[in-house]
Amino acid sequence: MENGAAPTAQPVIVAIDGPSGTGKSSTSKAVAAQLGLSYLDTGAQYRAITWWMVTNGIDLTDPTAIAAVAGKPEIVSGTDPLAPTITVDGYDVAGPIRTQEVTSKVSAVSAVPEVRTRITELQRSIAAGAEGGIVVEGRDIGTTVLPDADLKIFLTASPEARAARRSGEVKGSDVAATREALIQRDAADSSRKTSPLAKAGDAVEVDTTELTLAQVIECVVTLVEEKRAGK
Ligand SMILES: Nc1ncnc2c1ncn2[C@@H]1O[C@H](COP(=O)(O)OP(=O)(O)O)[C@@H](O)[C@H]1O
Ligand SMILES: Nc1ccn([C@@H]2O[C@H](COP(=O)(O)OP(=O)(O)O)[C@@H](O)[C@H]2O)c(=O)n1
Repeated sequence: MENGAAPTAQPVIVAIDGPSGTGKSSTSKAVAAQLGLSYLDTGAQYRAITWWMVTNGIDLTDPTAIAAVAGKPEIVSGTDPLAPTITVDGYDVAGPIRTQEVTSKVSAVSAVPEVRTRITELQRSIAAGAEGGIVVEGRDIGTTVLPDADLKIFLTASPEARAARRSGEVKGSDVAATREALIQRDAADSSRKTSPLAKAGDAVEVDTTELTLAQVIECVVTLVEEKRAGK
């Protein structure tokens, strides 16, 4: 190394996939913040396009109607892990995309190939533009969006743990109903034809059922550091 300068860390691309409530968002944000990487929540993008379709009265039982307008909304994601943002046509939708209505409809929209093509292009261009590296979380990042990612993680947890975590976020919510809704959404996301929720062959699987969030974060940070060190 010339001048004895410290080696600059190579930009690293980390893909974190898994079903709902496994800790993807919390882990990805913390890992990105700790390692100085950008962060992209791809679920928020599918939620944003779904919010736009609901708001514009699109018939979400009709894949042809969804496909016909898939290119219309302009979705912009801010990738600072300490303050991620999401807008649709300039409107801040961070709150509206988390409603029960959007959550119950997002799988129907995300299954439409034209929607996936559009959002996948957006995701690839954001990842390519993240000069210092990025953590991208979703369902098909390791398999389809970024198959050449430097590190792929697939998070899992029991349906009971996932439902308890999710209902812990919403005051007065029913764990059994949350569990059923999660299982249904996983089934829809895993069985769709175009880039379903799946573990990439070269992903490291981490079962988070018995782990604290801090333990999961530490595990992923260690895996990234080992990758960077060429181990
Ligand atoms: N290992 C864990 N143990 C306990 N709670 C967790 C764990 N990982 C995440 N959580 C909590 O579970 C909820 C869902 O986590 P989140 O990161 O949003 O999951 P996902 O993005 O996979 O849906 C959040 O309230 C989060 O704080
Ligand atoms: N890469 C991705 C990310 C999300 N999605 C879709 O977007 C939905 C919402 O994703 P999310 O990550 O916000 O869901 P939660 O795990 O936060 O509940 C999923 O149920 C999928 O239908 C997808 O199809 N592909």
